[in-house]
Amino acid sequence: MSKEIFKRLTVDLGDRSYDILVGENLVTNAGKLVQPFLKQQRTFIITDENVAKHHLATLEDALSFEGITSKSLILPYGEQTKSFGQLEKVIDFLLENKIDRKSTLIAFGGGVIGDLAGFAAATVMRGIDFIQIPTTLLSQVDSSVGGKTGINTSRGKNLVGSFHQPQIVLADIGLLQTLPHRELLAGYAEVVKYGLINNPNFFAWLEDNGAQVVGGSHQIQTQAVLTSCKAKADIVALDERESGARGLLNLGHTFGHALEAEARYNGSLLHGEAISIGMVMAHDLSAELGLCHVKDAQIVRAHFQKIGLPIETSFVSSNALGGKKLEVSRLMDHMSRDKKVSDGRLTFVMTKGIGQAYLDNAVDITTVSEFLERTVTK
Ligand SMILES: NC(=O)c1ccc[n+]([C@@H]2O[C@H](COP(=O)([O-])OP(=O)(O)OC[C@H]3O[C@@H](n4cnc5c(N)ncnc54)[C@H](O)[C@@H]3O)[C@@H](O)[C@H]2O)c1
Ligand SMILES: O=C(O)C(=O)C[C@@H](O)[C@H](O)[C@H](O)COP(=O)(O)O
Ligand SMILES: [Zn+2]
Repeated sequence: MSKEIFKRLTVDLGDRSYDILVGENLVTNAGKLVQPFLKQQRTFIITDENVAKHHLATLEDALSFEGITSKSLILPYGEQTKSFGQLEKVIDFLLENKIDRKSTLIAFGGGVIGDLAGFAAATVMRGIDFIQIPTTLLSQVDSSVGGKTGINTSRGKNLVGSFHQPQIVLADIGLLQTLPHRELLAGYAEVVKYGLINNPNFFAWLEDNGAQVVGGSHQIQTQAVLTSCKAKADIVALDERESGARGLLNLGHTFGHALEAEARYNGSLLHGEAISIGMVMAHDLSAELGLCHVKDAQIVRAHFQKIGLPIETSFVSSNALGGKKLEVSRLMDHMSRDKKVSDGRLTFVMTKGIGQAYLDNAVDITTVSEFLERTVTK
């Protein structure tokens, strides 16, 4: 294997356990790395047009070098690809090419491709194996790990999907070189999330090193991806199907997903941008309710702002709504369909301070609505 440098983490899920490899040149060596997981020498690659342009030939050559055949489907890029229409396209492609239950699907792209292709793998022929080769910072630190797959519907984010764990995750840091800066920043929001959930030391490290994560240092990016994947793997191992602790990974997402739905998934508001704003809101609300110090909420706000991420809902109004104000009733309506709603009650991820997030089902909905009235009309 040429210049193989990677670190290995395991997601410990009994007979569904798998490894995450983090390092350089993993795509160049993908044939050798995935070979042990294939039940036949036939793979199907799902990717998008940007990833295909930069990296698809390298992956296809690497597979072919080991005698593994591959057929590739190149989809449009962007959040709107996580849809029923594109899911049908993926399934048609697989069936037309005579996929069978021993075939393996390779999700080669960011979170959009990972979620969509993972869901196709979960459902076609009642489930086939799949491998994640995440190509964005966001997908390397979050979406490729943990087995949440799915698509958006006209009613909101990720409302159709399933849990389907990959066989292996190859997080090739070198791929991030071609990623646009805005996308790196969006991925960085999910990195910070792990510090804010339960790791204040990691947050402190990011205060010092965050600029290098989004600045392109491979060494610092590798460290950030490893720490993030370890944090996610630990939570997923505790609670694979989100009956409790895994809900913490939703920090900022109840607000963030509602903002994304309002922005209509058209590229004007990226997922990471939405949850940057959402995490600031979660800290502000926690501070308003006296659950955490105002100072902590200010530190979080300042961190995201310094790195260049949006922190105000006015970003959504001006970027996605042509200056029109967000409507609180519409945001509340989206939030009422959050997957953390049970018996009509919404569980929020709140915080007692940096690295002290917790699940709170006692937050009064009127309080949230009043908080939004003040926040989104600013
Ligand atoms: N399943 C989960 O646990 C989970 C976790 C977090 C986020 N998500 C989902 O992930 C999605 C967001 O993922 P994302 O931020 O990776 O977005 P994405 O998949 O849309 O990728 C971002 C953009 O970068 C381009 N791109 C990808 N890799 C590239 C590369 N190496 N070089 C150049 N361009 C590249 C893509 O074409 C796209 O335009 C959202 O739908 C979100 O809901 C899922
Ligand atoms: O893996 C998880 O669990 C997460 O919540 C990770 C989130 O970053 C991610 O955006 C996820 O897709 C949200 O899932 P949802 O169930 O809230 O739609
Ligand atoms: Zn997320």
